[in-house]
Amino acid sequence: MSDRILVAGIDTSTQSCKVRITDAQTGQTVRFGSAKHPDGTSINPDFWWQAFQEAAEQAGGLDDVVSLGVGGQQHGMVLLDEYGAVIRDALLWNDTRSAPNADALIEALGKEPLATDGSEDDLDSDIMQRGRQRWVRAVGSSLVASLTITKVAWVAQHEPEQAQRIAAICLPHDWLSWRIAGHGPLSKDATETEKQDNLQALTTDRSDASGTAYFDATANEYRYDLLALALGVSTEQAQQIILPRVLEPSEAGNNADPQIAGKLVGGCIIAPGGGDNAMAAFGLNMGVGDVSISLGTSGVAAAVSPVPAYDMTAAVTGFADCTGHWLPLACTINGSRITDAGCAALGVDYDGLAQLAAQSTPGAQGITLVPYFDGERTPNRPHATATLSGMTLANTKKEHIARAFVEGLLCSQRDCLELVKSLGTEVKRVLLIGGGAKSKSVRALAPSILGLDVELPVADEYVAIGAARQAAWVYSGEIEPPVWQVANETVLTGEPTEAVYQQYVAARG
Ligand SMILES: Nc1ncnc2c1ncn2[C@@H]1O[C@H](COP(=O)(O)OP(=O)(O)O)[C@@H](O)[C@H]1O
Ligand SMILES: O=C(CO)[C@@H](O)[C@H](O)COP(=O)(O)O
Repeated sequence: MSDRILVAGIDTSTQSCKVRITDAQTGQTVRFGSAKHPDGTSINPDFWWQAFQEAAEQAGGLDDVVSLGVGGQQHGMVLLDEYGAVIRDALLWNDTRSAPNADALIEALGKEPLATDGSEDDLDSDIMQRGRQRWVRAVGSSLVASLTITKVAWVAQHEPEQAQRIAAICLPHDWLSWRIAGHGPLSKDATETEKQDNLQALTTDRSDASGTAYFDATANEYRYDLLALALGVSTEQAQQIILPRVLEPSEAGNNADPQIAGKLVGGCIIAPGGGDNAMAAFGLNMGVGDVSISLGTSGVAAAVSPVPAYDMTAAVTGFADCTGHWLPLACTINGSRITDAGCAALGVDYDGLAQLAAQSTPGAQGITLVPYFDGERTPNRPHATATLSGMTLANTKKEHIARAFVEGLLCSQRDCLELVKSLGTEVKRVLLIGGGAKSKSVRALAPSILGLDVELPVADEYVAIGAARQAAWVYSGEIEPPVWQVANETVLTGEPTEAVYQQYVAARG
């Protein structure tokens, strides 16, 4: 029997659940499992539970892990009733139905009179712009449909009878951690104390809480007044709703239910977990000057910042990271699925798409894809669809269309990178991660379109690694997290092709 200490990192992401059993000392994978989530932007959380169990089983079970952490897709709204039962399907980060609610909440803050003490003299005179700026000051981010508070407002407006049943609100990683701790829906004969204890056991962390827009990560406190605004109730009424306790970066949460994880003496500690982008940054051991570009379902450019980022233009969200710092990021709703759509349209696999794209030239002979297939968040165009423009009889060929798909994906990420840079963020290194980083065509064109050399960490699950590293940290009780090596597969280089990005900028407007 091995005497090494094992921890588990779990990534409950948009498309799947991944379980990485990890050597706590080295960070190396010991066992791994993954299972798919259903498609869609409104999902019953029970599917996440099923996928977690399947992935854990595939990874050989969790009996021998001493600690685990859960990273997850951010912002998804999970509503629980007083018994801890899910009230309705969770609305995910990429569900855009709450765009009008985002605008209404922006307008509500924008309409409030200016402070008379001069503290708001720098705000814009336009009501919407002033509203955005007030949200940025209050919670670090202005509102787009992705953020949880807008989804809560949507339920209050469209499903008031469901809204009245809300006893607790949590996020995907909070909910899964809580289920692993053995909590969940209680029977109808549960006592008041049992019901309260069940919901009070919910925990979260700063990084994920900062994506709700009802948590101020600088003051480290929930803004019940803003939650009340979304629900259309008084602050006192909103305070009746249980929000997960925000754990410190290396604070131990609940213990896992031994039926689910941890059969060794002492059981299995559940670490705080976090939002997937913060967990990936932690898994990559990112520091100031590092920017990750993550190509999952979403496309994200994220940078570590030692100070809060307040983007008064409202384009970059000022989330927290999972170490006590900040993680300003720009995120697109359309990420790697852009290449999936290209493959489907052209009837090829990923390598086939890469081969075709390589036969074309920079700028795809004038064809440009603006890839807002599922609406978009950066820029904020929730009702947009994708457009392919610049097609002539001469250039309408498979290779140029393939190239336009890859260029469209990368140019949308260049937009995100430019926004993060516009905050004055120092960029010393760019790291490419996520499922889309496996794509040969993305690898081939990334440095030219981003205009920078791009480091490619060895293909691995960095959200799960971050969650495992946090679990090892919590278990160790040390002040500093363990140091795990992050190896690069290669550094991608290429001549900048600025004209490709300019062609894209002209097309997206
Ligand atoms: N071999 C591959 N080549 C190119 N792209 C890939 C490959 N494998 C996976 N992908 C891309 O990765 C995406 C999933 O990435 P992932 O980071 O797991 O997403 P999420 O974290 O949002 O669930 C898929 O949509 C697909 O586009
Ligand atoms: O909404 C955001 C970040 O603000 C997304 O990054 C989600 O967190 C989903 O992540 P993936 O499943 O695409 O990794």
